[in-house]
Amino acid sequence: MTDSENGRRLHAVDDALLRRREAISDLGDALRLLIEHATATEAPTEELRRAAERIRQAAAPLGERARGRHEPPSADDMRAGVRLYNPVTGAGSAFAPPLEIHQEGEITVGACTLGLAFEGPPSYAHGGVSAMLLDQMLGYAAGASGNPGMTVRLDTGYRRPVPLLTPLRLTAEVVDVDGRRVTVAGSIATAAEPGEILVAATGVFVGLRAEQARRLFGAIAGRGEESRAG
Ligand SMILES: CCCCCCCC(=O)SCCNC(=O)CCNC(=O)[C@H](O)C(C)(C)COP(=O)(O)OP(=O)(O)OC[C@H]1O[C@@H](n2cnc3c(N)ncnc32)[C@H](O)[C@@H]1OP(=O)(O)O
Repeated sequence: MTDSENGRRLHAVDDALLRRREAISDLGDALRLLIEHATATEAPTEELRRAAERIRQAAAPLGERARGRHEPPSADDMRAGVRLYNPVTGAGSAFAPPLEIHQEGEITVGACTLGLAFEGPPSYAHGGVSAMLLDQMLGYAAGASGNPGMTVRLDTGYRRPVPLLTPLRLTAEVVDVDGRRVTVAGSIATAAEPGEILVAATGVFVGLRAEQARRLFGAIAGRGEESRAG
């Protein structure tokens, strides 16, 4: 194959991957809309039954070619951190708010708005949802500092309830690196009042030894290589 043929082939693969990622995000948007409407709806009972039937019909073809637990999504790129179905940040996840995260110098900054599907106390977020957002934020900050690891501890202090349907601002910052152990602190506030901390968390993340990474993720890493090569 000539260089230009090879270049065209790689380009076509990239285009196909980009189109697939766009389609996954589009499906994610539709599913999140569905969940939000299904949570908020006061439509007549018969409409709920009709909707359930139509949703089962729409789901069936998606289940015909499904991956297993150890098979990464073909559109993901683990090494580049592209995880389309991450339950917190994934554009393709029906469940994710999704939380948008970026780095501002040493500080990790996140933004999202939680819909009614995330309700715990009436009109406020479920405490487990706040912990989930913070776990992701703190883990991202650990990785961004060059010290990726798994959560071994997450201490969460709930100072004020987190309002639903309100833009939120989250922050996280590494406070200590001690060998394989990284300590990260973070918080949730509203975007309108970023100084008023609603939930504060401190997490400890532990970097995996090579042998641990192989034991926990070896099967998945192998399959990722195969699917990229193929
Ligand atoms: C961008 C991506 C963001 C992702 C964010 C989301 C991250 C996650 O949610 S990860 C999923 C949840 N976490 C898990 O499932 C992890 C489960 N835990 C484990 O598998 C193991 O604990 C593992 C493999 C991480 C570490 O095991 P192991 O190497 O045996 O740990 P161990 O030797 O006991 O401890 C290592 C160090 O951490 C410390 N440590 C361990 N547990 C804790 C704890 N609960 N609190 C404080 N320190 C701890 C130890 O004291 C030790 O420190 P030192 O080296 O100074 O003595």
